[in-house]
Amino acid sequence: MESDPPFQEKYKSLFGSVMEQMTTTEKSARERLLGLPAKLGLFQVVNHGISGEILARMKCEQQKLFWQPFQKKVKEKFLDTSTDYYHWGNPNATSLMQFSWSEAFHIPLNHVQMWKEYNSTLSTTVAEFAEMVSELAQKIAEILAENFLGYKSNYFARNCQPSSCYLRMSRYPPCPISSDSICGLVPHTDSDFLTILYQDQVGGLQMLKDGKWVGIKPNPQALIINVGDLFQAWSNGAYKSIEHRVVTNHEVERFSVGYFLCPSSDTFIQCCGEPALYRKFSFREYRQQVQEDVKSTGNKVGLPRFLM
Ligand SMILES: O=C(O)CCC(=O)C(=O)O
Ligand SMILES: [Fe+2]
Repeated sequence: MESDPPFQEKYKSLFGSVMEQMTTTEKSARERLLGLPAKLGLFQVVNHGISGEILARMKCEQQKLFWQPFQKKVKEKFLDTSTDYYHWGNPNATSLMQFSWSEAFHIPLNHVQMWKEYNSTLSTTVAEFAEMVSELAQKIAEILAENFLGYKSNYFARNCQPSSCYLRMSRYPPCPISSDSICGLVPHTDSDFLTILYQDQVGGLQMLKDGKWVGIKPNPQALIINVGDLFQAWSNGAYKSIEHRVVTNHEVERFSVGYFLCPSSDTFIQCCGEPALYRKFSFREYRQQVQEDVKSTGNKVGLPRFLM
């Protein structure tokens, strides 16, 4: 299909490159964290208040967007002229283990007010969806925080304005290669406080539980809540940012949309509790470190870099 990125070419160029190993520092940090008593890090919610109608409209807009010619997706700005961007595969991949058979639009939500005025069904639908999901994300963050602290906290309302959050719309085209050798989305944790994800009925999302990959069964009524790295640090490891991935599908394309609850760049993330597992860091510093690692090695290291 001419809307598909050149996955096959990229796949061939990466095929045969050396398989990389996890570094020893990463390994030992992971082992240390595995011993922690953790609260649930990935779960589904129903009765969330986001109507089936808006979810269906989002999917429809997503299909229209992704089914456009590849070159148009690369070149054109669909929502505004500066910040949203399209990407596919993984531009920094040097081996197949780092390559994702998917494409995505990354949409920062700092212009939602402006989109409401635009005369396109894409911008108005995205704006409407973003507003509803922002509210839900705040509520869930508050509940998780209160559950952990034992009292209410306004930390999330203060630091995570909708304008510092973003959406990611993803499409996973059918993949002719065996799912043993390629992922739809490579294993990762999310670099935010929490993610709200809506997946279609195709399936393929998996989480790592006790060392095994477990599928998250699609449920049209449910949204998936995924605790991110920042919540893990803030809760001093009580909530766990779960590693997850998407496996490929031979026949059918898959769509998902995620809302990423993020603080402003200057927000400091400090462990609540003693002894602190991680040193205090700003979200800017965290993001920069993640980007630097991904750029130089193709892999995200994430929280282990900030261990005390
Ligand atoms: O598409 C999915 O189900 C997962 C997407 C995801 O994990 C992400 O965008 O970070
Ligand atoms: Fe994710």
